[in-house]
Amino acid sequence: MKITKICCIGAGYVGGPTMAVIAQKCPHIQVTVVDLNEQRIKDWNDPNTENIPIYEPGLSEVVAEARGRNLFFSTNVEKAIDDAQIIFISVNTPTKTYGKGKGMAADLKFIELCARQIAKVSKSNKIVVEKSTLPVRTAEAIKSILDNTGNGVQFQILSNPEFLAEGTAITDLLNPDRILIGGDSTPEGEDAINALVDVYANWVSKDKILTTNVWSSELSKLTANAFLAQRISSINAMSELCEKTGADVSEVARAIGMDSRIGSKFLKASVGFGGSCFQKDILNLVYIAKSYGLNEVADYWEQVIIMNDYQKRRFSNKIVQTLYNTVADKKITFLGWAFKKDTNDTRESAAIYVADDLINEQAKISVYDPKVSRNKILSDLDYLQTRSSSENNDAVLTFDNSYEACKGAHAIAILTEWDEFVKYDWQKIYDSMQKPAFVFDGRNILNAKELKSIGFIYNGIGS
Ligand SMILES: NC(=O)C1=CN([C@@H]2O[C@H](COP(=O)(O)OP(=O)(O)OC[C@H]3O[C@@H](n4cnc5c(N)ncnc54)[C@H](O)[C@@H]3O)[C@@H](O)[C@H]2O)C=CC1
Ligand SMILES: O=C(O)[C@H]1O[C@H](OP(=O)(O)OP(=O)(O)OC[C@H]2O[C@@H](n3ccc(=O)[nH]c3=O)[C@H](O)[C@@H]2O)[C@H](O)[C@@H](O)[C@@H]1O
Repeated sequence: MKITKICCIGAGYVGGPTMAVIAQKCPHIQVTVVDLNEQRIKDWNDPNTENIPIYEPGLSEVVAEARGRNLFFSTNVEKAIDDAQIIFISVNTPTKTYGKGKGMAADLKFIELCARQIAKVSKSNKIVVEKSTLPVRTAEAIKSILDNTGNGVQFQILSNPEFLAEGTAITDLLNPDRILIGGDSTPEGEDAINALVDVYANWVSKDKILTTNVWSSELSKLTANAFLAQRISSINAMSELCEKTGADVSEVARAIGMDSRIGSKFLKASVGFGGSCFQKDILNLVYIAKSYGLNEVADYWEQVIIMNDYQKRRFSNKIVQTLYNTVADKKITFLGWAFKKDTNDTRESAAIYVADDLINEQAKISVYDPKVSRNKILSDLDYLQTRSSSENNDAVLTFDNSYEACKGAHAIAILTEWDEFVKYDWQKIYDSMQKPAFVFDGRNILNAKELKSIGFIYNGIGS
């Protein structure tokens, strides 16, 4: 089957960049990204591609090249579905906040809505691709909805999870470690798999395109995220032991990372991992394991989350303890709010939880992040429902200039590893602060020796 029209439901962090790259690499395919969120679509269509709703290095250039040529952003969901041969579902699958599985299971209501809409609208055979991260065996539910509520047309369901990381989405999409496609082993299933393989083969070599059955593909995505997050919790667990014993976690990470069986990536101790997916996907994995009665499996993976929550709390406790057991009315400056550098995404960022703890201790928080707005910071805090919006508003100051943010501070906490923080004039910052001047480097990015020689009391993670 020759693919000429693709639709993607969900113009978020995955749908937007993924489809932009498909459109860039496949000029012969018309790619339409649809979303219910009118503002988001309006922003994707902003004439100035610097204003698109997602900040990702290299993304605005890709959008500038393809948009209007073969890449379109629209709110007309039904038309895009009806026109397309392949429909990617790339909507959010957050942790459930109600009912059975609350706080653990993935909320699949957006996925089900998509399936029902595809079934209602489709007048020709379609390939439906799960791009969202889903619990294993979701394809079964999607198939049941499509087959029972559709117009008699044929649907093939593929699982094609996305492995991009934010901040490096474009390079990850252009040079993926692998593309994973799960589908049925029937002749129709194989045709569908081949059609999607051919799309990716426009820029990815075939030996990197892995095909499996649907359940392996769905479960591989949850497994990959669980393994990645587990490495961070493992090194973070060692970071506390390092602090007690005089070992240095960066040296330990380097030493173990040189073992080719362990590998050097994803061993950076930190204030704790954030992002929209690690926690959600592991909780989901734990829930699935429990639902099959696999309690030991569930407990094993849950520990990754418990360790991560502990690491965030440990960081805020350390600030309070070090500042003579009180931060009441003290100015604590956060450099960084995003969950990692090179993104404006703040979902589950450690900064939110550290700020919340410190506000409970009546600290005054000043925040500078090069890509995150005051509104976003306040809405992240309000979402926790720890206190009223007006109390959050009073407790947090935000700055467009980092030097201003640091002026008069009792302590600086590094929450995101933005490159610019390393290059600052730390002497100038020191001179403008209250003394003693404390730095809590939640990312171990600053030069500890240099800061100590300036006069800072420097605290890193795991040393
Ligand atoms: N953010 C990331 O880096 C990665 C996310 N994923 C997975 O991809 C999925 C999407 O994640 P994000 O893009 O981050 O989410 P997002 O929240 O940024 O975007 C989802 C979009 O879907 C739209 N939407 C929801 N229901 C809809 C419907 N019925 N019709 C039309 N639009 C609808 C929402 O308005 C929203 O704009 C999740 O399952 C996530 O786990 C996978 C890999 C990486
Ligand atoms: O499913 C997803 O959403 C994605 O989740 C992660 O990507 P992402 O969350 O965007 O970013 P990561 O680079 O994985 O970082 C996650 C968090 O871990 C932290 N981290 C990462 C690496 C490390 O060594 N130490 C560490 O604390 C980061 O600062 C960040 O807060 C995975 O890396 C992607 O492969 C996956 O597609």
